[in-house]
Amino acid sequence: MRVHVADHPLITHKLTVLRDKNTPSPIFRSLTEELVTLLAYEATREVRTETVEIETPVTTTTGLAISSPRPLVVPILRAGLGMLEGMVKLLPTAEVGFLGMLRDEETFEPKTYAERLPDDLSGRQCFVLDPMLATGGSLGAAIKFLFDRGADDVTAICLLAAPEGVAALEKLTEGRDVKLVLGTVDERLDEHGYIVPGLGDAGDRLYGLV
Ligand SMILES: O=P(O)(O)OC[C@H]1O[C@H](OP(=O)(O)OP(=O)(O)O)[C@H](O)[C@@H]1O
Ligand SMILES: O=c1cc[nH]c(=O)[nH]1
Ligand SMILES: [Mg+2]
Repeated sequence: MRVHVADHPLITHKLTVLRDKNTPSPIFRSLTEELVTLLAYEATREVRTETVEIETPVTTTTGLAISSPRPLVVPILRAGLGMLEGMVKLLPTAEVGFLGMLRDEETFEPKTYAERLPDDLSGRQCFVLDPMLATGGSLGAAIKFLFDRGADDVTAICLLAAPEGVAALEKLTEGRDVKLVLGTVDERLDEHGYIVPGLGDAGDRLYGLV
């Protein structure tokens, strides 16, 4: 697994506002979208392209177009949904698959309650979105889902990660081509499996309590 930690002042600034418990949902949502746009720049560095010929008003030239098969963007519901719009703005030809996962807050095991993905992902570049990588259970299960459908090129984008979650994913993805793009890596997990200092429950901060 290749890990890229952005650690850029604009990203740190926006994360600081996200972390603040007084930041209300509408601002939290727009910052999440802005952050994914910044992280997607690195995450899409190896997006597959093909050479195309075009005519400018002046002459004929060659450029690049995103090639087929189209990339697949997979937000992990709920919280990953907050990153979807920012991502597809940058990758407008992408298709979107959905995974709904809820972490059991006692065992930290993720339960998959919704799945809408193509059956065959061989040859597809996949971009998984989830703002929080805590124990790594949810993202690990999502990546395994994609591997099981034949994906071999997976990039995950998370805003915040715990070192424990990064280590768990390293183990799970050994020998596979997985790229992990992170806004930052926090200190640790607490006894409830929450990222410290973190930002609390991203799903609740985006969409309210359920
Ligand atoms: O790395 P893990 O220990 O698996 O924890 C991280 C997961 O927990 C959160 O989702 P949650 O289960 O709270 O669902 P939600 O998005 O509906 O709030 C978060 O968005 C991740 O999916
Ligand atoms: O810190 C955490 C851990 C799991 N899920 C979240 O939303 N936040
Ligand atoms: Mg949640």
